[in-house]
Amino acid sequence: MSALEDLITKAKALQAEGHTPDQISDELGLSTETVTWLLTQQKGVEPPKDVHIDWTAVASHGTLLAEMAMMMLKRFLYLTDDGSLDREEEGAGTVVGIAQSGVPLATLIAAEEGLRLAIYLPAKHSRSETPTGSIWGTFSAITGQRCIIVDDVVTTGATLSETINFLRRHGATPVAVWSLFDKRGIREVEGVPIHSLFVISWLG
Ligand SMILES: O=P(O)(O)OC[C@H]1O[C@H](OP(=O)(O)OP(=O)(O)O)[C@H](O)[C@@H]1O
Repeated sequence: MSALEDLITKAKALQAEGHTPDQISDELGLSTETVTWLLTQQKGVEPPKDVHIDWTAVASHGTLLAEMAMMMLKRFLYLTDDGSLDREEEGAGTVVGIAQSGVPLATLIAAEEGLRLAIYLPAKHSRSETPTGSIWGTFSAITGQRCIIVDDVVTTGATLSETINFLRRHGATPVAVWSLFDKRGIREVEGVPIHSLFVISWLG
């Protein structure tokens, strides 16, 4: 089965389970437009320009995942080495993982550096009638903390914007974002620099 056929099968299986196109879009890390195309594949309709990143081969093994997290950390440390790091980004005391996929990466980085670990649950994962973002109470609070935000993928940047605004409203200072993959090719969001390991760019 090709990667595309695999995606179509996954999208249709999620739809059969009762998921909406928006939910399938979140689940597969694709735009809603792409999900609609996967589900219908209307004749004559070109597939939307989108990219699906499947890093399951790394994420599904503890050792490989830890090595990926250490690559994120080292990318930051090497920035320090060559002097291109904004000094304000140094001295962060808390790593904030964005649920869900950012959490294991944030945990591994916090453990390696001996930092506090906070977890942000985005509004889209909230089950309340009026969905709102929140910091998971079991882990570190963020008020007064200088924070590094960790996530796996930047698609539109909406989740990062939401996280940064939430942290600021609650008295924290987000100083940097570390992500594995940046599908937007942006250098900053809400004035906070993004350091990604891999940046996906469209040619033409
Ligand atoms: O830049 P954006 O358009 O906001 O999209 C990026 C977000 O979407 C994914 O999370 P998702 O909600 O799919 O949950 P997951 O972490 O469980 O995969 C990803 O992990 C980011 O958090």
